Amino acid sequence: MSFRLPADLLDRPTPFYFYDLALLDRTLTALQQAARPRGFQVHYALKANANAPILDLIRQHGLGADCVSGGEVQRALDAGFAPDHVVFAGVGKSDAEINLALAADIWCFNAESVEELTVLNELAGAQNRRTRVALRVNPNVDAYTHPHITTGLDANKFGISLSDLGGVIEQLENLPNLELVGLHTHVGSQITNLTVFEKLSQKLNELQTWLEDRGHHLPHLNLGGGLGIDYHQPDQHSVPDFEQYFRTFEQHLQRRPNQQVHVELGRSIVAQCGSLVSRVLYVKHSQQRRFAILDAGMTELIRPALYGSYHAIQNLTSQLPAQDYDVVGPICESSDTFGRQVLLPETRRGDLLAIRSAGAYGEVMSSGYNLREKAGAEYR
Ligand SMILES: Cc1ncc(COP(=O)(O)O)c(C=O)c1O
Ligand SMILES: N[C@@H](CCCC[NH3+])C(=O)O
Repeated sequence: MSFRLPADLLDRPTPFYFYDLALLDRTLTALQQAARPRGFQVHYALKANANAPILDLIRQHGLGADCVSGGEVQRALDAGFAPDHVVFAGVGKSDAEINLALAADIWCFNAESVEELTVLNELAGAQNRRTRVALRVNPNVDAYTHPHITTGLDANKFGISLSDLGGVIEQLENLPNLELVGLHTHVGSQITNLTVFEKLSQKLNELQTWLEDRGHHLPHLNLGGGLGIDYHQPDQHSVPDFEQYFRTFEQHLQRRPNQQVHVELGRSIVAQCGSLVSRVLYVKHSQQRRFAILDAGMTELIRPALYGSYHAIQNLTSQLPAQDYDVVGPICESSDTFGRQVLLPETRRGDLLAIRSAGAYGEVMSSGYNLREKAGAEYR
């Protein structure tokens, strides 16, 4: 692995997140080079990482913002995203969050139930507005990813089931403050099997034909399902294969003339540019194991504890022969483990370790459990 920390950060207090903005810039360039000529518009999912310098660069590359809370809508607006490039998704939007987004006149609400549409209609009316909605349908397409991050199966809480769609569209006729502009789907995150996007396209083709037979022509489609990244080889695959991703939709989705197609990506844009940098507090030997105990824990990066996720780990300061370690944090939980039997150069107290591919769902999911202070961030 080839990640190197700038020399002036070697003595910085740890733990902290390090973000490589040059890599983010290259990733965004590759993304837009693949998306733009094919006429796809990308909304960045702020839930992956909402730090100001990151949002700034993403906005400069011309992406819109995909938000799932009032806080994210506000953050996107504060970061300079134009309201007509902001969408608000989420299965449980509160009245206060809806009111905030209505007042900002964002582009679109991705609505997930009749119950939500009814409230949205009332709140829009109270503000004397008519607002745009896309219906999030649950396409029942398996994303072949971790069960905790699958979103588009019948068993998941998200979206309107296909069998209910006709009824929901009929009910929209009684909701005069809402304008139906599109369909939204999302099937899961960290998708590496591209046949998932092929199947999603086929489902949408059928759905569009079905809707058109009933007189509904939708100017917008929003295709969710997050492209996965290579957690095992972050340096060999630092920029995801966006060409292949968009080519799959290009080949399989039957787009209507002048129809706008959005995708909403988070992880594939920001994951590889971030590393969690931590110092080794102790190397402890038990009967069976050798533990490298870090000053970062599940409070800074919860993915391994929550999903059993793999993150590559690199010792930045030792060149000694390799040994294996269980790399753990200081939190009072046994799941506070970044990796078991990780091969590292001989590791000692004071060494710096980088936990790689942590730019997405790392810092944003951190917590203050055990009354821990929030880790800082550095950008280069
Ligand atoms: C509705 C929705 N949009 C966008 C995303 C971002 O996905 P990803 O980070 O996988 O690109 C997610 C996460 O799964 C999501 O649930
Ligand atoms: N937080 C998850 C992904 C969930 C994406 C949002 N639906 C992860 O770290 O992989």
